[in-house]
Amino acid sequence: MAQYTRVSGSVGLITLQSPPVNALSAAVRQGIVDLMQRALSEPEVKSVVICGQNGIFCGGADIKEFGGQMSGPPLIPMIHAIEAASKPVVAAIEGIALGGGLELALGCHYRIAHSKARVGLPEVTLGLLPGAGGSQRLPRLIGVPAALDLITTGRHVTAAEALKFGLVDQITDHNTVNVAVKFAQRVADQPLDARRISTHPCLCPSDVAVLFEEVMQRVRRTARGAIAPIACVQAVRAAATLPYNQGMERERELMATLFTSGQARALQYFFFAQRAVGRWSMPSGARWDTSKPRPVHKAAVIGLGTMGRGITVALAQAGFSVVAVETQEKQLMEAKQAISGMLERGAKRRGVAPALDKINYGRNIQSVADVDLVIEAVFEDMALKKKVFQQLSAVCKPSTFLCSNTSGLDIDQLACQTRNPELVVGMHFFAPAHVMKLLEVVYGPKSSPLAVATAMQLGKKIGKVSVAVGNCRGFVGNRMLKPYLEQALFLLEEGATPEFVDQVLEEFGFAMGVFRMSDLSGLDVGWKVRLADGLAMPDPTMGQPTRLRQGRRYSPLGDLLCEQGRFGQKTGRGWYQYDKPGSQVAKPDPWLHSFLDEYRARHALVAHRIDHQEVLERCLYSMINEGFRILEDGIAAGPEDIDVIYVFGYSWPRHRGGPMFYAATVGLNKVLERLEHYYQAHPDVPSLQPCHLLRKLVASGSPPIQKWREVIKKVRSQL
Ligand SMILES: CCCCCCC/C=C/C(=O)SCCNC(=O)CCNC(=O)[C@H](O)C(C)(C)COP(=O)(O)OP(=O)(O)OC[C@H]1O[C@@H](n2cnc3c(N)ncnc32)[C@H](O)[C@@H]1OP(=O)(O)O
Repeated sequence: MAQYTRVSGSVGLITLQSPPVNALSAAVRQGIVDLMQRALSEPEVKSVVICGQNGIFCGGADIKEFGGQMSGPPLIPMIHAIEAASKPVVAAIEGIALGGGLELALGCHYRIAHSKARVGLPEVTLGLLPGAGGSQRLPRLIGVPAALDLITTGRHVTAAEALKFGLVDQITDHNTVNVAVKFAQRVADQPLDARRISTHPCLCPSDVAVLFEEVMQRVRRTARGAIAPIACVQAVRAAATLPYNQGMERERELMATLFTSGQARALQYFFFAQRAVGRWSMPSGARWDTSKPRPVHKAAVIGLGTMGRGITVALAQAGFSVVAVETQEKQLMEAKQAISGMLERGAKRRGVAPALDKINYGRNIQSVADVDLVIEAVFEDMALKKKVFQQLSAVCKPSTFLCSNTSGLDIDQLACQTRNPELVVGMHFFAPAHVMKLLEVVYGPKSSPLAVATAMQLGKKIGKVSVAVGNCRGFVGNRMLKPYLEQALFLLEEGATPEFVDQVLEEFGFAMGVFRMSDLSGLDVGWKVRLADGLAMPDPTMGQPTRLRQGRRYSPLGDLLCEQGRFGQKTGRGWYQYDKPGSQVAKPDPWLHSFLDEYRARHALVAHRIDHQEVLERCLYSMINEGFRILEDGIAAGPEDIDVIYVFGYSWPRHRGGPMFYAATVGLNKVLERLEHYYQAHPDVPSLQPCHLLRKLVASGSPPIQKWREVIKKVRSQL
């Protein structure tokens, strides 16, 4: 797991060998310990270079080991031994030096990096802190402000930025190992005392106490309940205020708390979940590793409203030639201006030239005749989308992939409008489409593995986390949102206020509660869908009760607000009031409270006291129950798909792993028991009825989430 060679006569070269990222597994640590001893004991060897095989220095501690019993030599004494070595040790950093990998490099006496290398301490993103001395050495090397930035954000920095910080000693465009070996020869007889970072004083600005206070406040504000960023600040504060040994002791205490926390487990689960969604499969048996995508060079976007503009920007920024079509002249002019502005701002932020020349605008759908892939982004109206798909099928090359950016309409109905339904998939982007990371790639019954593979690859190329899901109303994300929204409305009917429900959800960690989120997205969006579905039309003459529709409980509260022209932020009124239309500062609205009182009186509803627990359980467990139904139906291949969708698309707090992981941490039997309780109290609400898969998992002894797929397979085969 690590190899030793003597090079240029006097340099001991230790090469980490643990594909794919040379993580510091027990075997690699053992290798480093043994080979360092060998290098130090060989009299011919005057200095040492540590590098990683295949152009990758080290991706850090082996995250897979965190779940089990740790064995092998521990990291901290290993790094101390390197730092204390009597011969100079040089880190040759190619590719990446992340987490424990950078901490290893910080224990070395010198660091040489390739100009394309990236370094960082991303432990915070895994619910940890740089617990192998990184929180104590980094501030001593680059100063407290820069160390706080890197450690609390976990961001990766380029070699050039690392050089500016003084984090590396030299960067090179040549073979890094060769340069490091020559460097090691040059410094072979240099004194080492000043090179041992742990002996340095910590570089603090004069107002360091104020700095820590400010950073702590910012971190608390943005952490949304995550504990690791706070512990990171505390660890750096220990470096700034305590001698090294005491700082290390504080680092150890903080790390021990984090290491065993549920948040670290959730974040580490999520790390692997993000990677698991790339290994997609379809119920037909088609899979990521047996389905080849076709290259896309030129794409088209049809419809330049908000979504179409964002998609165009995302494609152009990633280097695709785009034909952007909008049939309305005025809309087209506005869109051109908006898209150029978005591209220019994005380019300025990234320090590159704006990709304005990548886009050709047109009003005629004929102009997409030669593209490889089209993304339709017209208004969410099935009749309109069908028409567009018929036109596209007539105009485009027979091999063109036809994709719809629908947020929940039936992909199969669109596919049926075309000559080649196997080339039709959904590509559900999230607003703003050039910013949000999530893409649901939706396959219908006729979609080919080729089309899914191509859409998944396109998603990756434009920087999205793409999740392949089956075709059903609302797909995964919006289907699960429905019972969540429904419960929030029922809670208002029963006595809660929008402020209280939002407060509970925001304390849980959502960026925005359900009502603030609805005000932001616009209440009219859902209203139009409910109108089209015949739900939002109470017809007293037909004897249809206001609070019962299609045989189940229904809350018309959202419809009533829309009838008053209260569409949310854009009209300055919704579940909250705003200073003016477009303002984002939500304030409780006395009108809304009286409206709710009157509504309850009209329907003889007696408001009762609703507590935190009820809000959380009803909103979240009904959503989770739908998640189990989705798994049962084969719409998502596994719980990881759902969790990734919820974290990236719906601001589910990442440190809680996603809704399905959360259910596992709460305990499936508890989720089942509480759903049974609420369903008994509300038998006219089918979304509270525990689904078969949840019962089956509990009956199977609530296996760990990694084993759910086995139970899901059995349940599906029985259906
Ligand atoms: C009390 C105990 C004290 C312990 C002290 C601990 C102090 C140190 C802690 C740490 O070091 S925590 C780990 C810090 N490192 C990271 O967070 C890096 C994580 N990895 C990445 O960001 C990326 O993987 C990458 C390295 C930038 C590479 O990205 P790329 O897009 O090229 O490939 P991926 O698909 O992401 O990864 C490929 C493959 O490698 C697996 N992997 C990556 N890093 C690790 C790792 N550190 N440990 C184990 N496995 C890792 C990854 O899961 C992929 O495999 P599959 O999941 O697809 O099988």
